[in-house]
Amino acid sequence: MTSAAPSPVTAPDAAAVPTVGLIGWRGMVGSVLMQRMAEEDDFARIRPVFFSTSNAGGPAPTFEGVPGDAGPLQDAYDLDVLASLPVIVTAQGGDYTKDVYPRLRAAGWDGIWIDAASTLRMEDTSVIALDPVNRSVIDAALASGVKDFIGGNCTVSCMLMGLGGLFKSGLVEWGTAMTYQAASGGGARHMRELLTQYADLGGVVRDELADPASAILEIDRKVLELQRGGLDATQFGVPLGGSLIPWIDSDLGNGVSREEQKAFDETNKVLGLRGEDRIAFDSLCVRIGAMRSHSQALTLKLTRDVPLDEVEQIIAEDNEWVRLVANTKEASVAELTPIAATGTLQVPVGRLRKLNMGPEYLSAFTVGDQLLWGAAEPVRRMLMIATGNL
Ligand SMILES: NC(=O)C1=CN([C@@H]2O[C@H](COP(=O)(O)OP(=O)(O)OC[C@H]3O[C@@H](n4cnc5c(N)ncnc54)[C@H](OP(=O)(O)O)[C@@H]3O)[C@@H](O)[C@H]2O)C=CC1
Ligand SMILES: N[C@@H](CC(=O)OP(=O)(O)O)C(=O)O
Repeated sequence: MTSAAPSPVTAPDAAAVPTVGLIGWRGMVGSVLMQRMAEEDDFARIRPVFFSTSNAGGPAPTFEGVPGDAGPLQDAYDLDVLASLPVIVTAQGGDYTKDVYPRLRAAGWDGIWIDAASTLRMEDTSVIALDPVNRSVIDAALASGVKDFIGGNCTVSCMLMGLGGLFKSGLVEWGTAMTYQAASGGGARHMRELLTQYADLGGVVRDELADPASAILEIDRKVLELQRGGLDATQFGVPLGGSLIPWIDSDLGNGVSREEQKAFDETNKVLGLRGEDRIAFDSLCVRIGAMRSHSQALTLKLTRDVPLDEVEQIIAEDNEWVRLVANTKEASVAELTPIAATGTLQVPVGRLRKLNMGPEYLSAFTVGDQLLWGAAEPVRRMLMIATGNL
């Protein structure tokens, strides 16, 4: 404990609402989480205790609805303070989870741990929380004493928010997702790097662009020269601006990226499917130059020939955030893009049509804000469920 002020954990009215430790609140995912909690008035339903790995003793943040007596910042490595809390929410990152979580459990802490990081996702003792899709799995887990609830991989969560209806209806025999993932999946510095690359690329041909008579091949040559030699690509490792990166996360050594492995593992875990019951689902994950919404093109083999209007109805009725987009050029280019989806909780699903391969083969395209449904929102909602508020 680093502060001299009374601990908010032990404040007199702490029993009135559940006390919740918030770690990672100023990071990119954490900031979106705080924003959503303020918007939903969640701070009136819990008593927040803010932690820091770098500024313990500093002032607590003042988000809308946070009580004035919330501070000072607690030390995120102080196991005694952490262990006094019934619920901990962290968006601090996998390294923090790997360090603190096992020591906290080893010390006997049996509170609820809600985490945005992937570290504990595939543990037998955890549930991947995406309640519009798997509320029954979450409720059964809570009833049986499960204590670890982990937000899913952003691509998987956004895909299931869009197409979960078909999966839950048992209509998907197998599926593939070709993804178009935004820079934000790497973190804030990756977003900055992408924009810097775009700025540098524009800058190197500024004069030529200003002259409508300049030769496009000369513009192209100068851009390529910069892409191949002069762009800062410290974060992504290779240039992304004006290009793409056909590999996300680590190399598992068998031709599969870790991001692609998550598509199979996590999709089935969210749906509560195990062993033989698991759906064959695979993907090819690609980073593109979008800012914070992930898109994906899916091919689904249905278990039977379901008429397209029925398919649309099943998708549309699955949850209140999914939004069907008509399979027309006009609607698709306006409503089915990262620009349209970013900053909203809506998950547009479009390009729905039967493929030439046969009436059981369906194509779909979906987009989701990977910081909202892809990261912060499932965690926020899990906190509300765990504290009896949802
Ligand atoms: N980025 C993504 O798209 C997704 C990320 N996740 C997971 O969420 C976790 C957190 O990711 P992300 O939010 O991107 O991580 P960030 O790097 O943005 O934030 C993590 C921590 O870094 C510290 N920090 C240091 N400098 C700064 C700064 N200048 N501004 C803000 N924070 C700073 C903060 O800790 P402190 O205040 O203690 O110093 C903060 O909580 C990761 O485990 C990631 O896997 C999950 C889904 C998607
Ligand atoms: N891997 C994702 C972002 C992410 O953080 O995923 P996960 O939470 O599964 O580690 C991306 O790069 O787009």
